[in-house]
Amino acid sequence: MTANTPLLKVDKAGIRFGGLKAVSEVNLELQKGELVGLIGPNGAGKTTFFNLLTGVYVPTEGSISLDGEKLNGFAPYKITKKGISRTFQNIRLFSDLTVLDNVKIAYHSLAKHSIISSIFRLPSHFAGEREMEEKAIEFLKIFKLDNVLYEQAKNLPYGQQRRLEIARALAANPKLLLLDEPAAGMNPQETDELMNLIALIRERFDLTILLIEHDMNLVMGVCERIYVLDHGQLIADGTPEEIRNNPKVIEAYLGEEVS
Ligand SMILES: Nc1ncnc2c1ncn2[C@@H]1O[C@H](COP(=O)(O)OP(=O)(O)OP(=O)(O)O)[C@@H](O)[C@H]1O
Repeated sequence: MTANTPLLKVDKAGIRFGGLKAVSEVNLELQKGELVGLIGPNGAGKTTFFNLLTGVYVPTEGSISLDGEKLNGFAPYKITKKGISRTFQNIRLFSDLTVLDNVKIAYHSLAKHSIISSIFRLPSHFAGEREMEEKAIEFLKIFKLDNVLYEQAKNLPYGQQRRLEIARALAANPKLLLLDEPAAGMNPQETDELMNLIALIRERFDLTILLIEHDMNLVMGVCERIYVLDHGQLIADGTPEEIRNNPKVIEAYLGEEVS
């Protein structure tokens, strides 16, 4: 990797489902540290694109590289290890587990202590476990979830569940965080808090973030650049101002609120 290698490079990537080109010939680059939006009308292919980036689907065309390494064909767990984490449009937490355990599970996937030490419960296992718990609690403080550590995830109010999902994705220590409609179902105050949280975690964790969102205030408010998908194809990319005034984008939304 050279100094100019983008963190993420998507080169003419796409996928077909039978006759449907759900995503087609998408070119997209993210530089390290950027916060970029991905928007588009319903069914434009945004979630499918995230599924390509995370190995849920293997591209039927083009390539996807992280830090210069090609990811095509890697299983989702391997892509997480390489440094891409995500949240989902419909929250996916371990709902019967506590807030703390939801984050510890993500740490476990990266834990250094060995399986042997866990099975035989050697001292190194307990040291690892304790360290992990302390880290998880410290971490949950950032998300203002340290007062509900032992609550089952399913009992949290919706806004807190969303925050926990982001916390869990971040616990895997990603380079690139993909957020799929993080403000869906939130009230305006929760959305405002979420905007601040996204800006904060980007700084604090030295992250690059790609964000799918229908809430245009949020996208335009926090993103430096925006890509627009329509019918599986990129129709525009640019600054929020450029996107807001782009006739193709306005046409694609056909009366949907863009500003
Ligand atoms: N596994 C699949 N098999 C067949 N078609 C699929 C599959 N996954 C997605 N599609 C189709 O691909 C297209 C893009 O869907 P996708 O969910 O990615 O859109 P989206 O932009 O995320 O939409 P929304 O904003 O409504 O969530 C849709 O026509 C969808 O029906």
